[in-house]
Amino acid sequence: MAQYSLVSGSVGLITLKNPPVNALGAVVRHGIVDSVEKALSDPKVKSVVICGQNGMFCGGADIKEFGTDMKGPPLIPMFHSLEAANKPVVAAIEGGAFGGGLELALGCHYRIAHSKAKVGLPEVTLGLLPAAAGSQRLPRLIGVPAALNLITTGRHITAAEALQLGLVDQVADHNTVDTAVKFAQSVVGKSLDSRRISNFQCPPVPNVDVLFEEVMQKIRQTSRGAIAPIACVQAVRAAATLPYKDGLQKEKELMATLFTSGQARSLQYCFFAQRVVSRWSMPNGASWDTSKGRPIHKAAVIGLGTMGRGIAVALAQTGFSVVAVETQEKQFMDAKKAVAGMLERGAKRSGKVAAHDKIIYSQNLQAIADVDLVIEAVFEDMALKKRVFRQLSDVCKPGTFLCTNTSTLDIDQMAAETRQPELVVGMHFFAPAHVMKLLEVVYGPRSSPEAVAVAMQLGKKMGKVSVAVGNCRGFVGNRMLKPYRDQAYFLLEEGATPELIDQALEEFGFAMGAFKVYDLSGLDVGWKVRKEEGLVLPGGGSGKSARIRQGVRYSPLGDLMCEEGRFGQKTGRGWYQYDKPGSRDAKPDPWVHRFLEDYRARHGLVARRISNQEVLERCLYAMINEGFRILEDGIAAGPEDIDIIYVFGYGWPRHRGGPMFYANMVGLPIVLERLEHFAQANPDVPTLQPCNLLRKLVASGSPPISKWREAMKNVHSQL
Ligand SMILES: CCCCCCCCCCCCCC(=O)CC(=O)SCCNC(=O)CCNC(=O)[C@H](O)C(C)(C)COP(=O)(O)OP(=O)(O)OC[C@H]1O[C@@H](n2cnc3c(N)ncnc32)[C@H](O)[C@@H]1OP(=O)(O)O
Ligand SMILES: NC(=O)C1=CN([C@@H]2O[C@H](COP(=O)(O)OP(=O)(O)OC[C@H]3O[C@@H](n4cnc5c(N)ncnc54)[C@H](O)[C@@H]3O)[C@@H](O)[C@H]2O)C=CC1
Repeated sequence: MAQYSLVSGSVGLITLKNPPVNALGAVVRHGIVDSVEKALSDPKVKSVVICGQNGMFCGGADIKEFGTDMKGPPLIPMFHSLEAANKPVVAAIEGGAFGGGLELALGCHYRIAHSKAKVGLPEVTLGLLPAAAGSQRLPRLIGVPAALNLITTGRHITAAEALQLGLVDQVADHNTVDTAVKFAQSVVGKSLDSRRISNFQCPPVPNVDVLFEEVMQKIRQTSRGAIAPIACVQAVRAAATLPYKDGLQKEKELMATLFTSGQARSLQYCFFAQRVVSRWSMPNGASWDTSKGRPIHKAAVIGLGTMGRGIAVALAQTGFSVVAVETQEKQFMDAKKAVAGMLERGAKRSGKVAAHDKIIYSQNLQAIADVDLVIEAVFEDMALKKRVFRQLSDVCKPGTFLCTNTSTLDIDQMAAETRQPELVVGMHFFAPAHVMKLLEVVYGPRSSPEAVAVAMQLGKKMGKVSVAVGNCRGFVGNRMLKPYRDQAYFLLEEGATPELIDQALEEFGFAMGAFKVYDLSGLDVGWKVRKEEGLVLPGGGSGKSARIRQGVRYSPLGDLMCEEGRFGQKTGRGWYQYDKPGSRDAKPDPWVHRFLEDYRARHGLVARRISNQEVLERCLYAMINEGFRILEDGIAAGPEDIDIIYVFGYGWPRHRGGPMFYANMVGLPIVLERLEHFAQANPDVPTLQPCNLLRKLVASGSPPISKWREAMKNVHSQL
């Protein structure tokens, strides 16, 4: 609702009330229309102030209404009537004004923001554009380049930046509403003509065509197939080149396309999924609202290789005291230098002081005796990890949380080496750990809810999107990656090239195709793991068994590449060629094409034409099938957990919502039918056999993804 009151004898105060963010749902919109009418028709009222309750101006349109019939007053005429009012209207912005909330403020004659408030037009992140005239008013107020930046990125800016841009008129350090009321009184009687933004001419831009062409090109390169950023540019172009009324019409047309697009649905799903996963639960019923964490002041990182360095930086930048331990002399010296550089670069970007003094380096485990939490990041070797966990348990004070950054290994085996196994959890960061947003928090059968709560809260403090998952080989993300990668290799055997597969995946929207990722992370990493698993045979093996391991189809292609010393970017040669070792510019390599032809000839394989569609279906449906298995096994609590892991950790295009949401969009019966087809053609690939949960969901009428958790409960009880 919106509450109306008369304050200071002459100011009509309209307070938006719709907790938690005062979103502009139908009831609020009705309330605003009624309140404005009251204020404008009351002769005692000389000016109007609009604010939000509980220190929050307005979080924008109510996103939950988007899938409904959206009854209630529309926003655009409401904002026009505010702007047209013959009494000054002032927005008092506390907390934040986002999307429709900022568009409401742009309809007012003046804007006053609290110094800690933030404002922005984040519609693009929801697959939309600011279609309550925001795309037309903002460029008229702050100029085209600044508006383009805000609208195409959706970034939230501080009150100080908003003031500098001319987006707000004044910044208040305290009591914004009182300040706004006094301000509203002070401007009574002043002409409002110059305050109605829709009447403004857009500040002229030299070479407007060139500017828009450049911006559009950049957006096309970076948006990975997302349509909203492009529509945002088109809308701002309309503001820059057309009269307001025509621009508004263009805004409406563009919005109509976006609003009904699958991309908007996917992005809005991601918005809510991110919030759903923060309300974690464990199969034993423990959950975020019943489990308390404990404050962490000092943490240790063990092993300062690729991951340990990033984790130490991320902890220090968050303000924790860190003891960083590395046993090998050279690594110790290299790590100190590398961490210092990372801190310096981070400080330069953020404008903060580099947190060098937060980190103490040591080569001795005794230095961590008084820490509250440890994150182990030594080599991926169970025997070593067990030894380290025994030592940690001996050295650390009782009650210290012991976490491992393992990417695949069994948390429970490490916990078994300690005196307090309930305090052991996985904290699986992604490389580079100080940059990547995802954190998988892995609970073993003995991990306590308190330990999970601590890891989840720590992740949140570090700015990570944390997802709690169960303990199995590869957890959620890496477990699902295996069938995807297997299919990519099988497709090479059947006639594809790395370029063809990568192009299909990149056109779909992945940041990088499977083979570019291999080259980036190093082909030798997987080779080492496969050797340990006994899968690697010299020369890839021969005869019939060469492409079978442990009874299932296996491609030795990756092993053969490693035998050639082709480890990817680091050696300048991998699935692509690079100008020099370490270079990132991947070029197709005729050697690889010949290598594949020889391999096929050796194994009697006849290359066939492979379509992009087949690449996507084989790679993605195999991955999705594993996702259903993960749900069936209770490793992830719901599809949202899997989707958020893929969007934030594996470069899955956000505008496609994550693998499970994508399956829901494609249609579960189609996914099932294609998997059945591929499974029949590849009986030696068990990961293509549709899993029970998928079959049961289809048999029960393919409920929408929002109903899967409920449906899963029934399926679980029958399995
Ligand atoms: C034929 C078709 C014709 C088509 C024509 C259609 C025309 C339609 C015209 C519509 C024009 C509308 C234009 C417009 O106004 C567009 C918008 O405004 S879109 C919304 C833009 N706003 C945002 O993107 C802000 C989203 N929110 C946030 O970023 C954060 O929540 C915020 C920074 C505000 C606060 O962060 P924090 O304190 O961390 O809280 P949480 O994020 O955890 O949120 C708390 C709680 O609130 C829920 N929530 C937040 N914002 C909204 C919202 N805008 N609507 C609904 N609900 C919201 C959030 O989900 C949390 O609740 P949970 O229960 O935990 O999920
Ligand atoms: N590299 C990656 O992309 C990712 C790796 N991980 C996991 O993180 C862990 C570490 O991986 P990386 O950083 O890549 O390995 P790395 O090989 O770069 O670094 C490991 C470091 O641990 C040190 N070390 C070994 N034993 C030690 C001990 N007893 N005490 C102190 N230091 C010791 C080594 O000297 C080395 O510097 C592994 O479990 C890995 O699976 C997780 C996510 C991503």
